[in-house]
Amino acid sequence: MRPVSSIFFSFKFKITTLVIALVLFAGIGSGGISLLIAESELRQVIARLELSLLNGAAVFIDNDLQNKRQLLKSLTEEIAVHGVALGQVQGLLENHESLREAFFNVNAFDLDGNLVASLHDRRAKWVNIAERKYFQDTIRLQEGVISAPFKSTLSGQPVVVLTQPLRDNDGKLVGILLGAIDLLRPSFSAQLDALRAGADGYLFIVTDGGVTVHHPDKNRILEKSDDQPGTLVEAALRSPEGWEDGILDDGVPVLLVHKHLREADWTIGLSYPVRSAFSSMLNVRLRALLGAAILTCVAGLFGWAITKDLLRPLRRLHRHVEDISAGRAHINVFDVARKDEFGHLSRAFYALSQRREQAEVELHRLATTDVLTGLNNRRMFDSFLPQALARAARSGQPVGLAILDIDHFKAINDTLGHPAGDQVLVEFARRLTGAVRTTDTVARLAGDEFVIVFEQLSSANEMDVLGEKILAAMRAPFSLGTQLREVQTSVGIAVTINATATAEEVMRAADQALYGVKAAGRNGYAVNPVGAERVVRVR
Ligand SMILES: Nc1nc2c(ncn2[C@@H]2O[C@H](COP(=O)(O)OP(=O)(O)OP(=O)(O)O)[C@@H](O)[C@H]2O)c(=O)[nH]1
Repeated sequence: MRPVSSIFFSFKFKITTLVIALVLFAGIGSGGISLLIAESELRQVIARLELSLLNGAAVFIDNDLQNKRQLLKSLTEEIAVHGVALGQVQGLLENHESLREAFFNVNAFDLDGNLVASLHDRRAKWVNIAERKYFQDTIRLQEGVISAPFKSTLSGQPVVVLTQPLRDNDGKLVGILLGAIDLLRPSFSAQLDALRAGADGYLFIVTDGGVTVHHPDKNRILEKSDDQPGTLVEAALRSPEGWEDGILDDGVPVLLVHKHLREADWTIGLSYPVRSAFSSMLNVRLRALLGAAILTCVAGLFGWAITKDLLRPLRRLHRHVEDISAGRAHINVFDVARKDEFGHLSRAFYALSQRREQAEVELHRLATTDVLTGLNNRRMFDSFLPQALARAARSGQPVGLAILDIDHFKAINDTLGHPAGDQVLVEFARRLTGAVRTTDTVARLAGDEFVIVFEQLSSANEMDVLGEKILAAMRAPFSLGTQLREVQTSVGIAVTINATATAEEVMRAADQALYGVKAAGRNGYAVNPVGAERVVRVR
């Protein structure tokens, strides 16, 4: 089993990682951009939805204020037309039931600011509003205004008041009519609370001066809001109508949608926590992320499977190299017909292996061949003789070894020159090879010394015939340039008569035989069976 670490270094792992990385890159790139575009679109859609909700609320309040204002105005017109005196206004108020529904209270004041009539409490006479800004503004402008929110001295409730100038039938200003709206009264606040966005969004209203007119937390009504930069109220009052996200409301990032009212200097705003407002977007993001993760896993698996399949020829190539190294296959397995890169690589291996094989053959030939004569050299002979003896031991056939030494070769060199000596050696080798069978092995040991290993002999007596054959092959004169020269040789022959003879013993026996021939005057042969006490039959 392969160690786990080797998997990380494998080409397959790297390619698969690359595939996954590319898929991720492409997925995150295209998916991310699409998601960003989709999110931006979705953000706009959600914000526009909230804006339309807010517009609805703004229209509701504007209409409500307008209706109330209109109600007061028609009452003041009725007073003017009928020339109702201030003292009779109380009765007139009490006759208009619709006032009770529209207003928390309706009061009439004379030009000094003294209360002259009160819808809910006809005995309340002590109130004077001459110092109030809305009173002064109404007198000065001679038209109705909406006051800033304040705590009513009559009811103790947070209120805003709508005013209308009161005139007699000559059109002369005689006082003001004032309708109070209780900011806590369900008819005003409950409907706004009901219009809130989602579970945790809410509507609020602030005056241009930053005083809260409406808020789900009733304790905040009449509070002057913190209008520090970055706060909700500051953003609602200072930025252009519309929406923006990332505004902090009590530390929570919210989507703020806001709009200035038509009928009053109020801004209505909607605060909606970003997390809830864009929760559908978060869902989309989560699903996209999940989709990308699944896609990456699938791509990874596919990448792995495809890479494994693509790299199969490489594994086969690797197996071939191992088989060839172990001697289980021949380099021919590299000679494939595939047209792809693996085919090119395999054939390149084949060509390389062929060249290496040829070089090895050539190297072996050079290492085992005598350069001058082309015969086997000493090195070849040294490894060959023990193998021949082993073969003979197995077959039970005798092995013969002849050692040959050209007689007086030095004299040939000395008289005819070294090149002529070489010629003699080459011709001697040629005749020797021609004189023996193809199963016999001829080698040149050194100088003018040659050997022949005779195998597959039918009997030891055959060596006599062979010795004679060698001498006979050398009898014809050697042609050296323009002249002919007699060349003779002495041949010492050893023949194995037992299967356990070693190469040294055989060599020694052949040497002894050669010595015997030399001692007997050269140009002859002698046969010496391995293990015999002395050379026999010198011829
Ligand atoms: N031309 C030639 N001469 C060689 C080569 N190798 C060895 N010789 C010479 O062969 C001669 C061998 O001489 P020996 O075998 O010692 O003497 P010999 O004259 O043959 O004497 P006997 O063997 O006793 O008959 C030496 O003179 C070597 O220099 C070779 O490759 N070419």
